[in-house]
Amino acid sequence: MTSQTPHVPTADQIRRAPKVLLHDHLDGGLRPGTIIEIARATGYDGLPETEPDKLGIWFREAADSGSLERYLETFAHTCAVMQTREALFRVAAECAQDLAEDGVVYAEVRYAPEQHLEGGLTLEEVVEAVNEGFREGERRAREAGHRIRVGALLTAMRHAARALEIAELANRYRDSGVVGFDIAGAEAGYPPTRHLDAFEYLKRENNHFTIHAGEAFGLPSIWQALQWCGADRLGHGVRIIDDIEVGDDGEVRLGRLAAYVRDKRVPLELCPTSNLQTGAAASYAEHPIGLLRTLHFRATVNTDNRLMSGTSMSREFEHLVETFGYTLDDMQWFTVNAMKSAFIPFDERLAMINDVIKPGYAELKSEWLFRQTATTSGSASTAG
Ligand SMILES: O=c1[nH]cnc2c1ncn2[C@@H]1O[C@H](CO)[C@@H](O)[C@H]1O
Ligand SMILES: [Zn+2]
Repeated sequence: MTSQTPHVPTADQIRRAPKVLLHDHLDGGLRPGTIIEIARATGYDGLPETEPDKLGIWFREAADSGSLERYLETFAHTCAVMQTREALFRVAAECAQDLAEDGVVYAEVRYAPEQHLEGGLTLEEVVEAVNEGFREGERRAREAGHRIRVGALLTAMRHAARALEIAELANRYRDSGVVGFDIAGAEAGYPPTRHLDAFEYLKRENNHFTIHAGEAFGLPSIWQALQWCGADRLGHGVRIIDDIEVGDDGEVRLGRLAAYVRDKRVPLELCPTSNLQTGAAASYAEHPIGLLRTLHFRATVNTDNRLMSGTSMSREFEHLVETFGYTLDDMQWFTVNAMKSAFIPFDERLAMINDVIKPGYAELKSEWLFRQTATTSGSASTAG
C-alpha cells in the first residue's frame, strides 16, 4: 500500500472533516417534515405533498427542470411557511443544527428578508428572529458535541426594487449576526447594475457583498458584478469557464476577465449539484470546478439549496471525490479557500484555519497509519 491511497477520504471521513459553507439559502434548506408541520399550524394548504419523504422528492424533481426560473418557483412553498417569528426561528435553528451535524464549522447562510413580510413582520423582526434561531441552533449543536458558527447574509431580490433598503438593513445589523449582503433571483434580464445604489452604499460603509452572477447568464453578468458593482465574491461564477480556452494540445488560455478573476483571487461560490439542475453544467465530470481547481482559481464548494438539490456539504464532496479522485488535501484546499473568503474579521478567519481546519484535516490524514497497523498484522510476508 502506498501512502497516497489512504488520503482519498471515505464517506465517513468526508462527513467528519471540517467544512466551510459560503453559499446556502435558508429558504432552500428546510427539513421537509418542518415544512409540513408549519403548514399545518399556519393553515397553508398549497403543499403538493403532505408526507415528508414524498415532499422531499417533489422538491428535488421540481427543481430538476434545467431552467433557473422554474427552479426558483419551488421557493413559493418554503417562503409560505416562513412568515412568522416562530417559524423563522425554528427554520434557522434547524439549519444551524443540520449543518453542524454534517461537519460544517463555519457557514454564511442567506435569505431575502423582503420575502418574509406576509404575516405582518417588519424587516427588523425577520432579521432578529433568524439571528436568534441561528444562536439557538449553535447552542443545540454544541450540546450535541458539534461546533459551528453561522453568520447571515441578507439577500435582495434582483427583480424587485428594495436593494438599497436591504443593504441598509444589512449594515444596521453588521455587528449583530449579519456579515454581508447578496442579490439573487432570475439572472437573465436583471443585471446587477440595476442595484448600483445599494452596492455603492455598501462600499461607502466598508461593508461586504457577494452577487449571484455567471450562473444562468454568462460573462457580461460576471463582468458587471465585479467591475461595475465591486462584488467581493461571485455567487456561482461558474460561467467564467466561457473565458477559458483549452487547446487540443492541452494548453490553457485565459481571457482578460478569467485572468482577472484568478489573479485577484476572486472567490467563486461554486454549487455543483445546483448547476446540474438548472442546466449550468451537464454532469459532475464536465463541471468546470475540475478545471478551475487545476488552474488555481479561488474555488469553493457549496450547497446552494440543500432541500431542492437533496444535498449537503458532505454529499457535494462525495460527488467530487468520486468524479475527480480528490483527496483530503484537495478537500482542505477548498475549505481553506472558503475560510479565507468569508466575511468575518481576518483574525477570526485565520484562527479558524489554523486552530480548527488544519488540525481537523491533520487528524483525518493520520487515521490511515493506525488502520494499516491493524490490517497488516499477521501478514508480514507481503512486505518487501
Ligand atoms: O441558485 C440560485 N440563483 C439565483 N437565485 C436563487 C438561487 N437559489 C435561490 N435563489 C433565490 O434566493 C432567494 C433568497 O434565498 C430564494 O427565495 C430564491 O428565490
Ligand atoms: Zn444561490
